[in-house]
Amino acid sequence: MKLHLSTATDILLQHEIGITGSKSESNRLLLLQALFPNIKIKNISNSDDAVVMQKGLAISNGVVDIHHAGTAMRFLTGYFAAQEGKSVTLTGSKRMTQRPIKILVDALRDLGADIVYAAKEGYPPIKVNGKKLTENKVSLPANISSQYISSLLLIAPSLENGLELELVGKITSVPYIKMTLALLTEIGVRSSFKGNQIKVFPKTSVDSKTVTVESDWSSASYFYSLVALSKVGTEITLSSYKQNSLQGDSVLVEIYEAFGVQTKFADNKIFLKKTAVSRPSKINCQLENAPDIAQTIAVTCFGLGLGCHLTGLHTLKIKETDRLEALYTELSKLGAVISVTDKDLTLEPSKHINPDIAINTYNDHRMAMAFAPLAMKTSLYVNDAEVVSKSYPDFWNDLQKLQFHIKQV
Ligand SMILES: O=C(O)C1=C[C@@H](OP(=O)(O)O)[C@@H](O)[C@H](O)C1
Ligand SMILES: C=C(OP(=O)(O)O)C(=O)O
Repeated sequence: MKLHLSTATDILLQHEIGITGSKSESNRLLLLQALFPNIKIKNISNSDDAVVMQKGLAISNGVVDIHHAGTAMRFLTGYFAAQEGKSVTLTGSKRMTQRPIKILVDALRDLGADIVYAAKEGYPPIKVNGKKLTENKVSLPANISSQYISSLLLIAPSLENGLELELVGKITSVPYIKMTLALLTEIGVRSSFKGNQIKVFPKTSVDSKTVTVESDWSSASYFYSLVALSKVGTEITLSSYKQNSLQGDSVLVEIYEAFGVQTKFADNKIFLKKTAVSRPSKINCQLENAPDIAQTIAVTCFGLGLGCHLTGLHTLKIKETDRLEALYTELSKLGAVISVTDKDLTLEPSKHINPDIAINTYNDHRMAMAFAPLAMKTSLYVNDAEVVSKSYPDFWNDLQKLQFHIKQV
């Protein structure tokens, strides 16, 4: 599906949008619910990734296709490794078979798991033959993906002696590890995280509990960008957010202040408002703890004509696509002067945006959603726009509520 996006230049957006729960929190809670069935979940994500997670958890034998969902692939690997009597093959999209999983498989094998590579060593598909995991200590590299660590932590309370992890190297995407531990705490599981050591204590059952998932901050980033690119006075309200978020991407609140976006928290909502600010000519951002908002920020800066230097992006090459290459290619088409390495991105300040460019999305939901707010500045096309369903199936409908003109072409 190819979409043409444009907006009336004088629109003053004023609307409330309801985004569903964080896909990261949802997929963690779904796994914990499978281990401890008296957990109830409210405001669960309606993303494809959460849907495939639920389908995967419902299966005992056979093949589970998790499509593009990194969290589902990594979390289900840990889950099935410790499920005695279940045997599943976990597979996914072509891209998923290129996203590494060796660090997690090695760690699980060290704990006693039986996992076999079904195609290429180190990558999905994998056959997981569930068994009782006997060991309770393991060390693993922490600089490639925090999802390997979260996968181990999520099954940790169900292991007879809990789990002790030693994290080797610089720990990446730390807020996601803290999110996992915070959700364990919320259901009554004890843990500690000191330096590079994490300890989780065993738990055989938990008290009945309803956990309400906060809405998704990564999805909120596209509205921050939209407000940043719109006229002073523009307001958008997003429901089901809180000030003390478990999601690292809530750092948007501080980052977007530099672009004139003011955030107010009240009544479980966030109120975004564009205010007049004197902007610096260049923005510097270290995004090691919030990799999923890098694309949004790069496009906001380009739309505002600002230069930026984004660092800590070493994990972007192994996500849904090589996001650094994809940003380089698509922003260049729009007229940006941009350079990327394998861990950072530099954009020069610019004054012109080439109109009616067709943005390729590379099977990456965030490519489609990050570029969409540029329609505030110029009309553009988005190819394969259905990719957004990975995390935010209602994205295009929600943009239409904000008076975006969206036409299928
Ligand atoms: O644990 C999670 O829910 C996630 C962790 C991050 O991945 P990495 O740890 O691989 O950076 C993030 O990019 C991803 O969207 C979701
Ligand atoms: C990287 C992402 O997801 P995952 O790794 O779970 O596929 C994302 O949603 O940006």
